[in-house]
Amino acid sequence: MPTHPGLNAHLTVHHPPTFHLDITLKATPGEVLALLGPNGAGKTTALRALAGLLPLTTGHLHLDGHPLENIPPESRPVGVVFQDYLLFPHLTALDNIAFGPRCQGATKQQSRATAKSWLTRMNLSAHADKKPRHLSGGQAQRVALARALATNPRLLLLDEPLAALDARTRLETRAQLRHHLAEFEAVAIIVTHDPLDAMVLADRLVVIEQGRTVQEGTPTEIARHPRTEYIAQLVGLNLYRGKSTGTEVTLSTGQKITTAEHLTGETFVAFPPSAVTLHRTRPESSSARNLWHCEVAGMESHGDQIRADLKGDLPLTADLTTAAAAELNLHPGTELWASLKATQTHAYPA
Ligand SMILES: Nc1ncnc2c1ncn2[C@@H]1O[C@H](COP(=O)(O)OP(=O)(O)OP(=O)(O)O)[C@@H](O)[C@H]1O
Repeated sequence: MPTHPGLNAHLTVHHPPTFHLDITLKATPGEVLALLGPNGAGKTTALRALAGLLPLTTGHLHLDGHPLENIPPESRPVGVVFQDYLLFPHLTALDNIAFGPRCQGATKQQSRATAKSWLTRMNLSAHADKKPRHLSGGQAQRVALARALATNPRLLLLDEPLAALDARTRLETRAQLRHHLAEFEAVAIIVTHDPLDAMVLADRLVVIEQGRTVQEGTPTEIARHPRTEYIAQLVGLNLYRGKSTGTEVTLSTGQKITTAEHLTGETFVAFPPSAVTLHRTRPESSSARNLWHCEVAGMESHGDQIRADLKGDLPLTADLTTAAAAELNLHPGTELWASLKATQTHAYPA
């Protein structure tokens, strides 16, 4: 057992002219971390730095107590599953998986035996002799995962592991990947911009925006207490920041939101779009403590729900059924009143 098991990294990478990545990543063996962030946040840069494909500008990268900075990528105990899998096209599934152990010095026979056992674990035995072009997307993904795992990595990196799959295969492959990650004993890091992949697959999320970590925590913590607009949108919440006195939060625009929690000082207030009730005329007898005048800026349908983007006193999104939207005769430009009960808000210190 190493004295400092797991990952301990401070990664800084400068991409001229203006991009700086500066993040700290720590994870214990068995932990699955998701690096989540919008396009251009620096996720791929972080992954490439961890794999050794990109040098650190400064910082450190320790795995199980050993510095990796000066170790070339092929000699690092790191397995990578690339977004497009990068399987060797001329090799069979079995030989793709056997390649890693063979490079590590195992005999041809040993490497093939290791590959066979991975094919069995991945439920791919029937496809051992197929070349990558004859595999389905989900099968290719599992071969790529097996190829990375067959080298016994101490750090497994997955770059958008489900992005290349269609919706149906994705669901099934996500469940299988979750199962394999649960069995994996070392550190796994998934890079994704899909919040669902991150929430389902990871124990802990590290959210990156513009090269910096903006929030870190379990999926539940992040979903309950988003701290940036990007994260709030990911988890489908309206989010505001302001100053609390008691149960009233005053935003920088002067708007006020009444909450149920009593707080003092800088505060976030979040509420789900489904908590908002829309009215065509100002409700006279509503028990809701919050009432805002607004106008429909845009509409989008989500299954049998309509999500309305509202501008006005307070920019917000509201969900309503298609029937309710028809009854209110909603269309861009419609003027409305939006009400919200204080008990439907969630306030927490900023
Ligand atoms: N080789 C490079 N040279 C210069 N700039 C780069 C290089 N690679 C990436 N960048 C810049 O660094 C920033 C971060 O890019 P990166 O690909 O790491 O983001 P990302 O979070 O993975 O985004 P995406 O989700 O779009 O893949 C971007 O502004 C990008 O333009």
